[in-house]
Amino acid sequence: MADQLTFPIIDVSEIDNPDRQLAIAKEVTAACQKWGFLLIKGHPIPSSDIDALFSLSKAFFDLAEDQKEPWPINRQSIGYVGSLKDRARDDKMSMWFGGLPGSLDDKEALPPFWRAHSEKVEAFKHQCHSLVVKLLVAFAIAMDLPDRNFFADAHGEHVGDGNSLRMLMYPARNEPPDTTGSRMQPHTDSGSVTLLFQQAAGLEVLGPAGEWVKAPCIKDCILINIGDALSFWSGTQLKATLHRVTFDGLPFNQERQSMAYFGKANPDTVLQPVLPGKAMEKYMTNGLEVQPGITVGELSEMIMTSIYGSSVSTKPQQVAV
Ligand SMILES: O=C(O)CCC(=O)C(=O)O
Ligand SMILES: [Fe+2]
Repeated sequence: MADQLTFPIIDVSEIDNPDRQLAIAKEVTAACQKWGFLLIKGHPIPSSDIDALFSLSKAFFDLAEDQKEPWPINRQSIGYVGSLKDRARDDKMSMWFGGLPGSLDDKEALPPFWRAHSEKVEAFKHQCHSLVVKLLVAFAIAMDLPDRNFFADAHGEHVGDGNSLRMLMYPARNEPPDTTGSRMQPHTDSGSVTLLFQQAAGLEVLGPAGEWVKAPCIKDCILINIGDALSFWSGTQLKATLHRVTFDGLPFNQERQSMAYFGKANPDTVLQPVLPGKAMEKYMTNGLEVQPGITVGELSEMIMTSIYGSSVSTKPQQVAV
């Protein structure tokens, strides 16, 4: 058994084996209770698919800005956000692939580079969704909920606004950018489960002892973390943990690529916390208190409004920190 301050790394290769399922579900859930983060190995997404997308992502981000900037992130969370161009002026670039399956057929929304690759991206999102569902089943099993599909059933892939894949590039520079900014501001994710694919270390996670801890980057492992909606819904049994990328953890002259898949519950899902037996403390996110009975759609609207203000028309659906 790992000691309390060792970053959890869990082998999930036998998660579908009925003899091993409960034990693995408990390990994964315990890590999400303590850390809100873990690395999984033995997952079902082929490394060749991950590598292929990382290569495409690198080729895209290396293009001149005029091949990317004319396709800014839209209401469906499809499009590009350039470096130093987001609210926090972070030195990172993002390419978002949001929306329901099939939404990437709208080629106009995509920078031309991606138009020949949209099926590959859709297929990857589908694999990510299946893995998120497996994890959601594991949480319900470990929490001994009467229905093991309790969380999973609220995550229909073809319902609501869809789920987002975000490709990220933290560029290497010859000199530090002339801002006091960061690489990525500390934040929690807003949805249910995030799968994070990393090509290099650099992400820091607020560990259980209240100290920033460097998340390990291990070949063929996926980093998993819990978002606010599922944390609240689980009665805070599962933690939504702050994470960030800084210039100390990732110096200006080092490049880093990552990809985050944000698994969200369907917007009409009512978040009535599954209470672990004791009264739940106030749940705060982005300085806002979340009240039981809120829907996933209302929660994400509330978070987006606190971040972007009240002009709904220009806000993407996903928190674009
Ligand atoms: O690049 C990373 O490792 C972090 C990405 C992240 O936290 C996010 O996109 O929400
Ligand atoms: Fe995040």
